[in-house]
Amino acid sequence: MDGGPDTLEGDDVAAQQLRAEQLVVDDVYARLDALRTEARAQLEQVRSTPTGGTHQARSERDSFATLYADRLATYDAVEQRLLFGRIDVHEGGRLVQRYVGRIGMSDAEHTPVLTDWRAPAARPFYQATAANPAGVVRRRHVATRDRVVTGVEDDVLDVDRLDDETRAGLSGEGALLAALGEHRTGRMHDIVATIQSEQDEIIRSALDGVLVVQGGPGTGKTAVALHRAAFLLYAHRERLARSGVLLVGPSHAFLRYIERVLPALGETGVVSTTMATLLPDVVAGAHEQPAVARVKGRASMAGVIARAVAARQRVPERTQTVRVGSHELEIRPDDVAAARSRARRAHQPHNAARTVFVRQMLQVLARQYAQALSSEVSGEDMAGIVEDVRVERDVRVALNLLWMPLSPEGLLRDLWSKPHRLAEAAPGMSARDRALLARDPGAPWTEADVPLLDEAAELIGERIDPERDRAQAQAEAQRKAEIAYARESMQASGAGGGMVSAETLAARFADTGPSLTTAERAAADRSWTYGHVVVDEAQELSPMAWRVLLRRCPSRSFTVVGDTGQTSSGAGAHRWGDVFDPLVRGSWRLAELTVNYRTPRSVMDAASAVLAAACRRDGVTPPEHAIVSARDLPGALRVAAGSLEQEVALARELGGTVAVVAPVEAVPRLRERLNAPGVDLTAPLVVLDPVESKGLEFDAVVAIDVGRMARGDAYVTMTRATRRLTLMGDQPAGLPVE
Ligand SMILES: Nc1ncnc2c1ncn2[C@@H]1O[C@H](COP(=O)(O)OP(=O)(O)OP(=O)(O)O)[C@@H](O)[C@H]1O
Repeated sequence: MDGGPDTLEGDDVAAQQLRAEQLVVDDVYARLDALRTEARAQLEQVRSTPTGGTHQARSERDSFATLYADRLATYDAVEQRLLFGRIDVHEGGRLVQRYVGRIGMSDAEHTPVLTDWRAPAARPFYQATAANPAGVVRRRHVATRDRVVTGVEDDVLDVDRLDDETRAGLSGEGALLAALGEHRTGRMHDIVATIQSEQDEIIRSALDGVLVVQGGPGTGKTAVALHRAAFLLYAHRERLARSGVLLVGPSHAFLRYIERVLPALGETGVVSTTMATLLPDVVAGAHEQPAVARVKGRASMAGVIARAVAARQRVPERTQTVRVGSHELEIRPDDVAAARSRARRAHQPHNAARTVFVRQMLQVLARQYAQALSSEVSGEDMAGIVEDVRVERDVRVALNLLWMPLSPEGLLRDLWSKPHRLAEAAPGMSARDRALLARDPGAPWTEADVPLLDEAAELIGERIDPERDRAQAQAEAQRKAEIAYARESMQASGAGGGMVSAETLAARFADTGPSLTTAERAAADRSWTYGHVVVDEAQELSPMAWRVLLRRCPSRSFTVVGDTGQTSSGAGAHRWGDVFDPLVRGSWRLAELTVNYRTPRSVMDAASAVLAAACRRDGVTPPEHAIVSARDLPGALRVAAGSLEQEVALARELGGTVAVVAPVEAVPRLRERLNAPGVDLTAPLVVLDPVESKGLEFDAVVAIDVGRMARGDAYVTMTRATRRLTLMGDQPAGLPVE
């Protein structure tokens, strides 16, 4: 059939299709340019308005400047692959063509020309299948580069309803396979053009409640979590833009790896962090032994912290005396117990309740002092006497020892460095576990300390600083007034349905303080509560870490993605029910992803076999669901024949990125040997330990001594490659024999 008339005809049809789509793409970009010009002109006009006038006039001007600047930023962010799909769908008795893109746009006459991928009307683009076409006759993927149509790919969903002309114009082998075959760059890309139907279900799932997404390696959990964040911000902007969305990832390298995805989807209102950096003032960079992390992560540690705080609210065994002037006053156990009960009844955090305790004790002591002075005391005199007692150093020291002002860091440092403190707070803990927790008072914090510091901060409350409290109250009142004003002016002008909220505007342009977005303010504030929280690699989080995150989102609106087969933290989860039943029984739901879009089939099958063997060895149940790979490549799994240098050179011949993954203790030596320092994912070669490689992917991976790795680490290491996995050194048990 080489070069026959049929082929020529096919080529002509394909060229015709490209030309037809190019006309549509030209129109859509022309509209984008017009909107850009309009926004730029509006921005210039606002900026050229004189800057004088009242504070409110300035605030209004700045609000609009931000609005237009944000619009411009969005238009710039969607420049590449603005339009990527089309559906031909039967609606109301006729066949409608609808184009799908990164944002929605209408022409000057308000006729829609492009449907936002998140809008309900775009849903059939992702959901329609041959078994359930939902009126869609054809789905077309339109590939573009720099505004030029480079290809069209068709899925026919309802062949019977296809007319002859359309049938002749069908083309394409599959946009998904083309996307999967691309070289990796060290940065994650959005998958907006090729979201699969099981993924789309999750992305558009309801906002409320805890949605847990379990999926094997490469099933798109990270991609789905990020697209869901963008979808939720689109569908629930009013609710979420004000409170923000928190994204928790496993490492900074991972956050850098994904950082371009949300802006490319037009979203900037997301705070991304790791558990180690969640607290604004705490640097938790030290490594923790898994056995220690396991103890620190137990839910029972909440009780330990609570007892440690309560132990700082003491009742003395015997009466003590304090000297005020020339008189001795008594601090009696009964009086202290009564003052403590009263302070505890106030249900305030420790530092705030301390004020109640001290006030009560001062009254008791002042009455004794008045009696000692044996004078008749009027109400006014009494205030003076309380003051006389309060300023006495002896009294201050004695009351401090009974109800010490605390800081979370001080409390935890004492617990770890003073065995009697830990014994007092953790009477039920074994001596072995207590010994595991012991360390020097100057030791740096670890990630496992963060939830405990947060728990302590919750019970202790703010540090005592009256000056700062006054300043904060003033700033808050000012901010509220500005938000109210920004909201009014946005409503009056009909603006603000899009990218910014009144709060964002008010905060950025407040005369006092720095210009901060909602996301920036949220990140700097420990007590901020978010509208939604997304957690990736969620299997690694301990019960104590979950308590922290639940506090960050009282509405309990979560997207949690992870794989219990990949757990490597000592405190992590092996069953989702173990995590969420105790915390949110009845209000969590499970969704599953089953297709691996990263790892070639032969490699995935080998990784699954190794995981199953390791589960048998460790006496745990292997994962129930087999993961199916979307594609395979010949020679994807290789057992090394040459030296490390030779194997790395071979891997590099594939093009794209290469990672050497090895047990943590071998990493420094290998980095030196291969001259690949640091974790720069855009470098052609990186050396990582299994935990650092979590969530990442590379064209080729050279895995060293997988046989010596823990179960989860081995599985993670074996599933990072998109093209080839080379195994060197100790081989894992369970590898299928060739
Ligand atoms: N629908 C899709 N279209 C194109 N590419 C996809 C799709 N779904 C996932 N991918 C690609 O598959 C790869 C794996 O996705 P992702 O990292 O989100 O998986 P994961 O489940 O988080 O993996 P892991 O748990 O192993 O870290 C990425 O390169 C992603 O872009």
